[in-house]
Amino acid sequence: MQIRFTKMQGAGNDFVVLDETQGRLGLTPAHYRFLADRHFGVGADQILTVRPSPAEGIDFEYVIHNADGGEVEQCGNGARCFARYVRDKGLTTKDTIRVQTLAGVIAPQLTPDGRVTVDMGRPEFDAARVPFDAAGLAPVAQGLGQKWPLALAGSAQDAPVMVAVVSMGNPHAVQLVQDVDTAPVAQTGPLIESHPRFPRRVNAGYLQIVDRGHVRLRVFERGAGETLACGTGACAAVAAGIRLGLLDARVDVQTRGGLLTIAWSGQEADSVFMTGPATLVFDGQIELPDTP
Ligand SMILES: N[C@H](CCC[C@H](N)C(=O)O)C(=O)O
Repeated sequence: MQIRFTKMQGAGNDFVVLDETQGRLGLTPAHYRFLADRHFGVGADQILTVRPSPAEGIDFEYVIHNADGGEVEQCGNGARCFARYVRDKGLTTKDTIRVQTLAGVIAPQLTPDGRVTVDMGRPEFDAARVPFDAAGLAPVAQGLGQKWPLALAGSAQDAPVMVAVVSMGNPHAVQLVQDVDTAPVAQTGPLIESHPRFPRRVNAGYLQIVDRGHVRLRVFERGAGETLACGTGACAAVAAGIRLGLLDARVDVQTRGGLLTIAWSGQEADSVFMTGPATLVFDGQIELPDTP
């Protein structure tokens, strides 16, 4: 089966975008893995699918699959690219688009400077709702936040890593590091991603605080490995940093793929807002193998 796709990227986090507004393609997890494959397919961190409005007051549905083929709740950089896609392809003329995801409704807004701002909803710090199994663990309180000791079996590090756990609709474990460039992302990222205390696995964030308004971040993503940027990871890291009393309400997040700006009041009922780039790279078509 031949399908059309659009390749996009937001701060270097890259996507294959599929249009199912005119009908379902009927793809399987194996097809998503094939499309994400950087040697045999197109190559992407995630596959984003555009579907028609599911309800009154909602403009589109937004479906996200990781490179490993698994469907996930949320993707921040993808949300910006989603908005850019539906505008550039003439699927809407709106500047602010209401989009249904597995994690709820988000509202990307296309701004005059070409960037996109997304209301990413409120952060969730309750361990059970991340979800994170905290049984038998004693958190260390800091500011209004907490850090949990996470023992990493098989890592060279003896001492457990201290992580803040946050959900932005998808789960994140954020640790503070002195220097993201020397952080053991490749070694400990996979151990955190599949740690048994995260029943749905987890995105592992490595946060270096430069000052109260500037941070550097690397993320080993659930189902994709380290990406050049992670939008929900930036939201989770800044929200955790604000709760720990380390950051102000508006933070520039320098990722390896580009700059994201995150704003949050610090009130749990308030949304986190993310602003960043969204770029259409090329349109293409590809023959999907019957049994990839
Ligand atoms: N790997 C993530 C999904 C993509 C998130 C990231 N690409 C973003 O921009 O938020 C997860 O499994 O929850």
